[in-house]
Amino acid sequence: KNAEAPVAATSLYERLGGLPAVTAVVDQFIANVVAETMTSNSKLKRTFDPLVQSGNSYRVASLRNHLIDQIGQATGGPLVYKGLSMPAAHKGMNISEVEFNALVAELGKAMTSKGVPANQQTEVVNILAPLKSSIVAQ
Ligand code: HEM
Repeated sequence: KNAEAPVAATSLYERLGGLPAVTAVVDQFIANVVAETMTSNSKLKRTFDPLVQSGNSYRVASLRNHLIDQIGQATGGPLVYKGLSMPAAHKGMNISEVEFNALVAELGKAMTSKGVPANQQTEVVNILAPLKSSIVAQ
């Protein structure tokens, strides 16, 4: 191998562990969100109960698959997000900053429980944080 050849930077997607890791995190995240809606003083019940209680498992599966694609794409993987824009996906929900932060906290817990190192968690959150203004108060 040519010592002068530039080494391609390893994407966050690859460092996370690729599709198996992203899938494991998203599945844990969905489970965490559903569990959070069942706690007292839940911050996510208002927005997620309609989805969870609809009995429409297709909607939950669809959200899961969209999230895998979105995170997979945003972290530099080959996945392509084909869902709604963030304003369209959250239109009419009037999501608050408190609710946004509660959801990101559940993602953090999911990443911790799936063994994602803190520095990579920060990278993921830094990618998602700029979406806040297109999700909150839509
Ligand atoms: C960075 C933060 C977020 C990301 C990346 C995200 C991503 C998504 C995606 C990809 C969808 C599916 C879009 C589609 O069906 O085409 C969605 C839908 C949804 N999101 Fe978010 N979201 C975020 C924040 C939030 C927050 C803070 C809440 C509520 C507290 C929320 C609640 C929902 C709900 C209830 C749905 C609708 C599911 C349905 O009815 O089918 N999201 N989101």
